Amino acid sequence: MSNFVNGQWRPATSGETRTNVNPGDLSDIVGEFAESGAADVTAAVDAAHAAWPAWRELGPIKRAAVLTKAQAVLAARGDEVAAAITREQGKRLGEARGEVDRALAILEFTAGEARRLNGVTTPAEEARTIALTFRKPIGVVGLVTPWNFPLAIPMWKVAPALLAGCTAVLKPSPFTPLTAQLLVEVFAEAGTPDGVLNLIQGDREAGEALVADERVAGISFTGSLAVGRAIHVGGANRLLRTQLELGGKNALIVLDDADLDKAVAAIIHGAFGQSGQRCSATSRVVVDVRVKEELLARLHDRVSAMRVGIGTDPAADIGPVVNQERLDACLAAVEGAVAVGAKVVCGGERAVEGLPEGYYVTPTVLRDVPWDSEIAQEEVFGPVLSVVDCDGFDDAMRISNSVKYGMSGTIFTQNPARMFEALDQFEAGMLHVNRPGVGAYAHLPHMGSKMSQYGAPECSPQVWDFYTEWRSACITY
Ligand SMILES: NC(=O)C1=CN([C@@H]2O[C@H](COP(=O)(O)OP(=O)(O)OC[C@H]3O[C@@H](n4cnc5c(N)ncnc54)[C@H](OP(=O)(O)O)[C@@H]3O)[C@@H](O)[C@H]2O)C=CC1
Ligand SMILES: O=C(O)CCC(=O)C(=O)O
Repeated sequence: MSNFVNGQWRPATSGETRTNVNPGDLSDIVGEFAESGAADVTAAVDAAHAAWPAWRELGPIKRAAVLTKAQAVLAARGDEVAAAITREQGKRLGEARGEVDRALAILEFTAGEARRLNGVTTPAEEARTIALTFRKPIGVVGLVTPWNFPLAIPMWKVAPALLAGCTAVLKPSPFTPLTAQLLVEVFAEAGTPDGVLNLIQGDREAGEALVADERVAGISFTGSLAVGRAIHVGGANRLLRTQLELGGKNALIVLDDADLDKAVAAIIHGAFGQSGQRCSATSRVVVDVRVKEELLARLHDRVSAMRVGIGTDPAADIGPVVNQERLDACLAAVEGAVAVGAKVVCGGERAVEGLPEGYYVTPTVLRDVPWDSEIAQEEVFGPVLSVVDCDGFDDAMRISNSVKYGMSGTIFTQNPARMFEALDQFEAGMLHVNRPGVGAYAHLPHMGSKMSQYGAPECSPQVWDFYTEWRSACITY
């Protein structure tokens, strides 16, 4: 299980490997994967750099043909890829299948954009002159991706990078190397020329080497605020272009006129889907005190009945978290919350009974969480939901916007004026009304506000502002 450089699968130069295990069953060894260092990154950037001129010259419409073929290959291998996602990431098979569908939609949307990579023609100041703008690919890009969406996130970076005419080095999370390998296999099978898409498996050392290589024109990163900041600062001297999609501490507001049945269903989906490990996850419910007890009673009944299980178990409602670090972080967050006065409504423990040895956390609801406590301000990235009280709409918006992050914002109300006021006031990038606070479309910008995002949005036509740069031209004839 290797790196992919210039069209060849090869081990790390050092020969070192890292063992990848199934987080839902630690006795299941997924495989040994290359543990790359700076020399491997240099070789991958060499290949991407050499492949760039021919790929750039091909033009977007011919490049789109590779994406369309990749869509067909991925569709044919969808079950295999979904099984790999569940095995190494832990999410339930249905969720993994949904991720494959999302990746297919990204390929479909991005290939279609080939005929819409437009510039403009503008009036000129002189006679017999045309002024126009057009886009050019920025060059070799480094794509550093996390483990929570091991297929969809790399796909929404690789697909636009390649369509734009960039060549790429993908450095996936060391916790999900198999899915990244399958993604690269799909592109290879689709006829991507050698060197256009390269894969380097590894950790921080490989990521840092990518950032440091002066031939890399841009880094697109999804992950924690701390690492996003380190990448941005690490590249600042050479004015490295970065696109950073970082954390979230997302609020779902429940006003006193909300449909509580729909709100509870949305909260469960947003807080516990993918075991809460998504940047847009609902991690705070901000509930009006007038409906708080009723909402908590319903949440208690529904959440305590959820069945924790391995992702391949069709009866499981929630799978494991991805690794020991996440497990420890969830349990520590609960302990910290209780220490500042929050109460556990349900969950809050490691789940072991009837389960293989793995990283299982019971889905957790905490009530009476102070709005300014650490757990209400910092990302947990796991199935731990904080319920915070509010008194009316203005208080709900104040609390929702009190965090440094701004990924998603959601409101449940039947009052249309409140819906629009909330859309106006949320300091967050992705907004939802009377529906779960997670989920996105390939054609809508995927991004946050404040410290959740830096640089151009992902997905959508706005993504071209990362992978391309503008030229303006004046032609006198
Ligand atoms: N916004 C989001 O969608 C996501 C947010 N997260 C957040 O991040 C936390 C930690 O998860 P983790 O997967 O470790 O994510 P990180 O953001 O910490 O790391 C992501 C990747 O970047 C690498 N890396 C670390 N330092 C650098 C650097 N200076 N330059 C380049 N690459 C670097 C990491 O290597 P190494 O593993 O060796 O550190 C890893 O492969 C989660 O708990 C969650 O809060 C995680 C996933 C997604
Ligand atoms: O929640 C989603 O749909 C995408 C999540 C995401 O981009 C992330 O967690 O990094």
